[in-house]
Amino acid sequence: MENITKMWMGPLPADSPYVKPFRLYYVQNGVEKNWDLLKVHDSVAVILFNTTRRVLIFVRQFRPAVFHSVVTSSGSDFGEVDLQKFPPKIGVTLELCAGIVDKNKSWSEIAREEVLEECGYDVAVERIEEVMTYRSGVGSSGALQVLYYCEVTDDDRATKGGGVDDEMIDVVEYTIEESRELMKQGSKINSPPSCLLGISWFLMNKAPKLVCPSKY
Ligand SMILES: O=c1ccn([C@@H]2O[C@H](COP(=O)(O)OP(=O)(O)O[C@H]3O[C@H](CO)[C@@H](O)[C@H](O)[C@H]3O)[C@@H](O)[C@H]2O)c(=O)[nH]1
Repeated sequence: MENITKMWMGPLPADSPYVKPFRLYYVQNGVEKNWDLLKVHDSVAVILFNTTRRVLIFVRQFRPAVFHSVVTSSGSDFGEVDLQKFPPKIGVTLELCAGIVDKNKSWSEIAREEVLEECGYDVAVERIEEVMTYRSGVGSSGALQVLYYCEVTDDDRATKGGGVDDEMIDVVEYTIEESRELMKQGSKINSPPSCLLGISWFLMNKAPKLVCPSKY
């Protein structure tokens, strides 16, 4: 899926549409301080549960930042990265369906579009319920993320998903038990906290009613 054949680094162009680095200065308790920041887009993420087959829907994709982190954490010089020694699959993540808020549309509409583009399910925006809003980062960006929950059926499947343009995204399904396994103590997984939060929220708030509906 990742099919990476070459990789190199370059300076960040000042007009990057995704990341704007800067230094913020402030005075706290009479002391001047500063903090190096990244302005990045806010985002949405969607916990998707297919009720026909009782599986959670995730996406897998190659994440350059994760690949870079794995290589440099091993002490290797990224400038000379050897793709034989570091196969690109080490940069593949498991995530919730998600997307950046870079359009002048409601956040739930952006979530609806991501569900269709990435996962192939065509659902009305009213079926996407808001779960919570939090900061996706607090050290370098402080960006907001809104988490949603949506139940889909096989009948809602309009396409195979996989993303738009040249995005390469795999749609994968986990049963409730397989999802619970991901959360076990000691788990080491290439997933952002939003994905793990989404699974926890689902297991806590939705799974009990699905596993034993008569109790509720
Ligand atoms: O430097 C960049 C950054 C992004 N893109 C493209 O921009 C789009 C952005 O993708 P989108 O699906 O909108 O967002 P994600 O990159 O999937 O990231 C979201 O999903 C993650 C969770 O899985 C969250 O951690 C992030 O905060 C959230 O923005 C994609 O086409 C990327 O290929 C680039 O081409 N170059």
